[in-house]
Amino acid sequence: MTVLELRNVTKTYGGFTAVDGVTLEVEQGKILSLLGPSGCGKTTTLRIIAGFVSPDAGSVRIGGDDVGKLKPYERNVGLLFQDYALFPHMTVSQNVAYGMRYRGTRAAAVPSRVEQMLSLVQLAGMETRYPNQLSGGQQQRVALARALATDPKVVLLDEPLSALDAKLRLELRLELKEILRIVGATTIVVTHDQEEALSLGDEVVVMHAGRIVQRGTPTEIYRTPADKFVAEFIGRSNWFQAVPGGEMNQSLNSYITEEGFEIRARAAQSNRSDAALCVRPEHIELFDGAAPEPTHDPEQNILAGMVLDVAPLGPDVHVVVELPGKRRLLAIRKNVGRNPGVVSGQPVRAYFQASDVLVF
Ligand SMILES: Nc1ncnc2c1ncn2[C@@H]1O[C@H](COP(=O)(O)OP(=O)(O)OP(=O)(O)O)[C@@H](O)[C@H]1O
Repeated sequence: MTVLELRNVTKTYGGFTAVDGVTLEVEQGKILSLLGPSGCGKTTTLRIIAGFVSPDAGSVRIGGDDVGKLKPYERNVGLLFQDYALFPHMTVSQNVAYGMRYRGTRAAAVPSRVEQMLSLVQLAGMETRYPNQLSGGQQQRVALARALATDPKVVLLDEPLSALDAKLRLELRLELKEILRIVGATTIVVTHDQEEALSLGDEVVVMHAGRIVQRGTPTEIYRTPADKFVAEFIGRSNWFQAVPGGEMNQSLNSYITEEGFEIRARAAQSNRSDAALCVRPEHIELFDGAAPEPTHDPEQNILAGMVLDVAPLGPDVHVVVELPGKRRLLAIRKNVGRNPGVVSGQPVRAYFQASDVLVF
């Protein structure tokens, strides 16, 4: 069942279009991440749903009803916004109870609901504290409890974890996901943090210049990006500018890069005279460049170079390979075993499959 529906929503400021014909549906109980670079219109979209910004055109429906004429507090949405802080003069309990006053919750039902919410966010026992007596993470949990207390049809989260340090952010991310699942909240979360968007969302919507450029599961967005923008924006990649060098057999195509390398891609031949080839660093395998070269598999690309840098970054090792023409290639391998054959200054061969080359 569709709970939230945006149809052709547009918002301009002066001559600038911040949100450009956004159409979006969110199903009951699903978490949708809105992801995109700064200024792409994420927050404006969220504010339009919440009722803080009125669109120039288009409609917003919540639970099937057009909410265009309703005030924010009449919309049955739960908000956790960056700048929507706790009330400093109210206790934890009062903060959580705040929204219920406007939503017609019976006064007698409020204390038990507050208790239920605080136990959900693991803050039972902190009812009488004031926000300045809480850590940043605890404050965000209270804000989440406040957002969920009215049992809203839609929950809107804008950069909910951005104020926290990296470790806490990760912990709270898992907790947030679990809590949203427990209450079955239909949620839109706005973040500019890719990892957060990909880990929280059942689906991810990528925005660029006010428009939706792709919607898909986190895996679809990463593995089959709709265009060059999405491929560049999500994850790391190595890019080659190339011209088609001919079809080898059905859907195995050869390209010649501007540096003169031949790269084969198992993808539809680009009609354009120039193509952008993308290879994710985790798809590149590295082998000792001094060892004899094995028989060449037509599905495999091999580029020979020198290891320029080896950086062990916790679970991963980032290896920069310098190819002829000073062209650099990033390969990421797991930080396990002894990583034979990868030593700075030594010759190396980089392998990647034709099926792992994306063509735009
Ligand atoms: N009240 C306003 N007046 C004029 N321009 C605005 C206003 N609000 C937003 N904009 C502009 O609209 C564009 C989209 O802003 P928005 O806040 O939605 O982006 P965002 O994707 O959330 O970015 P960020 O990740 O930086 O928060 C930006 O270029 C912004 O400057």
